[in-house]
Amino acid sequence: MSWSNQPPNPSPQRLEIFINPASGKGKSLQIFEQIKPILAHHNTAFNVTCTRHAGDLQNRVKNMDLSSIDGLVVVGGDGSIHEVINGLMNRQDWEKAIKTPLGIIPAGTSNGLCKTLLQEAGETYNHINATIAITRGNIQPLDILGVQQSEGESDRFYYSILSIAWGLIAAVDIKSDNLRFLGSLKTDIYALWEIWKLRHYRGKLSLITADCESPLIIEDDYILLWAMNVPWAAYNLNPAPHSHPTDGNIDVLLVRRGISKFNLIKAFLLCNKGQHLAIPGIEYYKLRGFHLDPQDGEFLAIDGEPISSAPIKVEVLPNLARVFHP
Ligand SMILES: Nc1ncnc2c1ncn2[C@@H]1O[C@H](COP(=O)(O)OP(=O)(O)OP(=O)(O)O)[C@@H](O)[C@H]1O
Repeated sequence: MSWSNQPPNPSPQRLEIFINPASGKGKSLQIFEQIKPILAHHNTAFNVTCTRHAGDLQNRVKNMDLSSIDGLVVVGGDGSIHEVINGLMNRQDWEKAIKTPLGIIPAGTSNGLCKTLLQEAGETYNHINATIAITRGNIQPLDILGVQQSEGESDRFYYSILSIAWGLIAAVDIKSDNLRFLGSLKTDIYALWEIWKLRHYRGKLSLITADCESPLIIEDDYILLWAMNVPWAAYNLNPAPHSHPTDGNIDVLLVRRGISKFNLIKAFLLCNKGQHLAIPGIEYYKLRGFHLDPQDGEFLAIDGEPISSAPIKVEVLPNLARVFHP
């Protein structure tokens, strides 16, 4: 059968939609009202729930019946998708549950995953195109990053769809969280502030490269580590231009103590077009995994959400999840 003769994928018949009213500038409900006619046009039935507090979405996804739906849709940002993925991975039937197709209507501050999927398909980033992508019913795999954190006697597990940040980027994510109403401006303001009063973070890193022969171990003073599962960390930030959501790699940006503030600001400004890699002091690695032992006790975040700054082991779980794609 030739491509042109192939039947189109059917639109999803039934979706479970979660709206995070706290995402971004608080416009998720308005955005949902705008996309509802597109779903109606495709005769897609849906059930809608507004999340009530942080963690609510993860709990609901962990306990809900997935048997009668064709997909889970989030009207929110990357932190909301993070909750969905962690809810699915913490179910008894996680191996089946994680294959539930996920749709993302961008209503958060950053929306890096949604930007990645639309950009890869050559589509303009906006909530209308993101909705049309869902109604087409095309599904693609998505790598996930598995994170094991050891603290004292206990181990915790997290799953990431976007990024793991330590040092400056995590400080920006965490400290600017209460300024969400400013949109992406909050990131710009805090990034410039963190660069101005530049500090470094002591840590030990083991980088496991694609050939996996022997890890590269570096103990040093770092400004930042930014480990990306996808190329776009936000709709306007492209820190990992060589990344692909299904390449089985983690793309890691490292900056060590010694880089000038001028070069750091230049890198930050060029990062919106992914043109920062040639700046002296910016290191870029493609990895299968890494271990980080942060020795300064501060600023570690997964998908923009803070976690305790204890040692982590990170590995790629290739093609584990499923997303609707344009
Ligand atoms: N009803 C709610 N009230 C308050 N916080 C909530 C509620 N529902 C979810 N949350 C929390 O809101 C936080 C932010 O959500 P989300 O990531 O969707 O938006 P964002 O941070 O603006 O976007 P992005 O992550 O793309 O920058 C998440 O940590 C989530 O757990």
